[in-house]
Amino acid sequence: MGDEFTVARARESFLASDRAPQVREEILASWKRSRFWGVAPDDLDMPYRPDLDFDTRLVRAARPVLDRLQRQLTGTNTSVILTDAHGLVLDRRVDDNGLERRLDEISLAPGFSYAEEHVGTNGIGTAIEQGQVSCVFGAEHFTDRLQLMSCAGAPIRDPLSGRLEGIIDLTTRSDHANPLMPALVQETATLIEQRLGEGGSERERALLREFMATARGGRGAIFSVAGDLVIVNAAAARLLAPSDHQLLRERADELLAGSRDVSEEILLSQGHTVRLRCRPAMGGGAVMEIHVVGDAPAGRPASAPPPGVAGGSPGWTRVCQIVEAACRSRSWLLLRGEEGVGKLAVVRAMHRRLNPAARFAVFEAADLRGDTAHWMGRLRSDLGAPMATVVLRHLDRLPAEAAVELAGLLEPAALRAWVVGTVTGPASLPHSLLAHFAESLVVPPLRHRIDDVRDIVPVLLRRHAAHRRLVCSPQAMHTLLRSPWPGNVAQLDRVVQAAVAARPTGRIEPGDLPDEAHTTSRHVLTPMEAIERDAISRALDESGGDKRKAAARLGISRATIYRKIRAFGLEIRSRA
Ligand SMILES: Nc1ncnc2c1ncn2[C@@H]1O[C@H](COP(=O)(O)OP(=O)(O)OP(=O)(O)O)[C@@H](O)[C@H]1O
Repeated sequence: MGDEFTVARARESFLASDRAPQVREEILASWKRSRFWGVAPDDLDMPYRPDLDFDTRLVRAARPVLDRLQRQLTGTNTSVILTDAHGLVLDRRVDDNGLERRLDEISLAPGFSYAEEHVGTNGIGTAIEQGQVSCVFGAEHFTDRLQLMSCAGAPIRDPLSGRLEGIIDLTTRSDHANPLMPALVQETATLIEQRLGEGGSERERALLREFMATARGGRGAIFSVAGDLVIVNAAAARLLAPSDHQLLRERADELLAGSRDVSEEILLSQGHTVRLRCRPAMGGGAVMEIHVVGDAPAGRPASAPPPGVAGGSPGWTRVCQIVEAACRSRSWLLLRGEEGVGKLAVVRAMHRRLNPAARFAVFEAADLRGDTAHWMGRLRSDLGAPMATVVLRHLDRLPAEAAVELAGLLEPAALRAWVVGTVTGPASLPHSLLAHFAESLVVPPLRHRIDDVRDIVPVLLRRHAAHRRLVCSPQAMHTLLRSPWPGNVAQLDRVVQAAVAARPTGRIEPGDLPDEAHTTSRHVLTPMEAIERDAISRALDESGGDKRKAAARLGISRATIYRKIRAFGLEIRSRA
């Protein structure tokens, strides 16, 4: 807690100029988010949900804990608030009339949302965003109307799945704030989590029963999952790489959204094609039987990404495997993908791993304007170099008049180089060029394999701060994981460089990240959610921002599109 006057001055300076050096880092990061959400500092305007379910599993687990805490806090002028994972108030305990009136005035009452995106910096919303205990004292609040209050909020997680279930918060007037509030709120969260866990162990037992029943009847691989708990038999343990677990969890979530038995074929990271039979398990999990229907293609090894390009997601692993197999067999490859996804990087890294002594040459198609003779001359020479790799970058930017000449150069059978083309935009290539590439592969955008951020950031830190001890804090990583990364790894690279400049050694905190890294969604999106968000965003663009038309285009209801727009922060993106 800083000196109240200093903090108030820092807030004024932030509101006027975005600079506030004399304030705690987590508060500065939260102010930046509040500004990004478009929260008005001089107003309080949050949604009210009268239809909220006030008898959830969380509320039932928390009730006896709150009863006891309320008794302990009698006479301390401190209120106890329970919210769901979105900051919607589910329960409020207060026995001082003055404080009760004050809470009503600021709508800190059941049914109202105290999410940061509506209210700005506060103990509840900021604890949700940071994923840890958050204390906000007086002037640290973003809005004027909360300046006289102090609060401490702690996340409550499901001990089985680790998922955020809600927030327990203590709120009081600033002159009654007690330094023990953070400790008390953390202890209360732990007690509620224990009670949630008692219900959870029944879930574990239910999943184990389902797994045993399936294992008795079948001979194949079995993968069962409920929240964070995974049970596999020996056959599944042999078949599945760690990166497949995430893929199967996502498939289970999606396949069981309609809560019925389903079956589909998927490709595992080791190259096996398998048929999944998936059915819901008692207690909310899923049991999958996995049957191999196609072996890993010969010559498609399942090695780790080559040095310099990190990422263990199924999508990225598959890209590395296919690029490696193509490089070994010298089969020409066309890589498609958004800007900055790593098309050039993966080819360069594979070349270095497999043919380090040979020539690696990159030809930028957009440079092929005016005098083409020099460009074509160099290309002709590199195409003849033994074991060389030649990358024809951004073929979609190739001037039309140069396409015929380039296609002619690629013709002779005597070429010795391995050729890879890259394409960034949607433009289609002339058939004369396309015909040269035996295989075409889409490199997924970073938001569709968001877990790769965890692996890529340390590589970028080593690249930009080679001889320094510099790590990324869990909070900063959490922020990075929630960004949609429209500019993909290239954008992440810029963000890491800015953070390295702000914090040359030690631990990078959220406040060290530039503003563009704070354009986050409310939680880390699964790859499926990211794909869904892209579809909605595209439909909105194509409908000129008209939500009704976009909903019709997607075949979903208006209520659903409004809910999704809000959940994915798409409105927020358009405000930025
Ligand atoms: N998996 C990765 N691990 C570490 N760095 C990566 C990874 N993927 C990409 N990069 C880095 O991100 C930046 C952009 O990658 P790259 O130039 O390969 O993208 P691209 O898909 O070819 O982009 P464009 O289509 O815009 O040309 C580079 O600095 C590259 O080194």
